[in-house]
Amino acid sequence: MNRVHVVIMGVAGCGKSAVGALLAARLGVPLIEGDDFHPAANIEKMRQALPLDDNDRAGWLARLAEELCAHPGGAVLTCSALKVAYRVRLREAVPDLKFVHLALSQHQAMERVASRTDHFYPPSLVASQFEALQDPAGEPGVLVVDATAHVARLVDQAVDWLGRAAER
Ligand SMILES: Nc1ncnc2c1ncn2[C@@H]1O[C@H](COP(=O)(O)OP(=O)(O)OP(=O)(O)O)[C@@H](O)[C@H]1O
Ligand SMILES: O=C(O)[C@H](O)[C@@H](O)[C@H](O)[C@H](O)CO
Repeated sequence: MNRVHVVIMGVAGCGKSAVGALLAARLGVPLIEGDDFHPAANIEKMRQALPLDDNDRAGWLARLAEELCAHPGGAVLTCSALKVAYRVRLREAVPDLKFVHLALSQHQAMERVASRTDHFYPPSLVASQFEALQDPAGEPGVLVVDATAHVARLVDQAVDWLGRAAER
């Protein structure tokens, strides 16, 4: 599958990194890890248990849009992309951009984030992710999957869906 650009999106702990890495390998395209492009001030803010706001995310999204454009052969991007406006911003860079939403409950996200010991993101911020989340279901180029399925199964679902979309 050539030139596929797909964002693995969702709240903290939904599995973006785990699914994104395997999907990129399956598709043979680079992985752009969205968290690596947050300015240091954003990471510090989250570390201090303060939620990011639209201003904090604006420069980051612009940076991610640039990064997508820098990979014309296709890429998998992990990015929370919680709000409609954020997804619109990324679609400006790649008009046919696809999004796979790893959907899970707040309780499940909390359990996963709380059980991680090697990550900067504090469990106390999980509720704010759900407050910010605007469900992408129904937007063009969006697949919603159950993030509690096995990672391999989620990757299979994404690959099948992307393959069908490429045939159209
Ligand atoms: N499908 C899955 N089933 C069970 N556990 C999973 C699944 N996907 C991810 N996990 C586990 O859940 C935790 C969160 O996953 P991961 O770090 O990939 O999420 P994330 O969305 O990238 O989170 P963040 O955005 O906060 O970095 C990890 O401990 C990971 O091993
Ligand atoms: O938009 C945001 O609030 C952030 O991107 C967060 O979602 C975190 O960075 C991420 O989930 C932790 O890895």
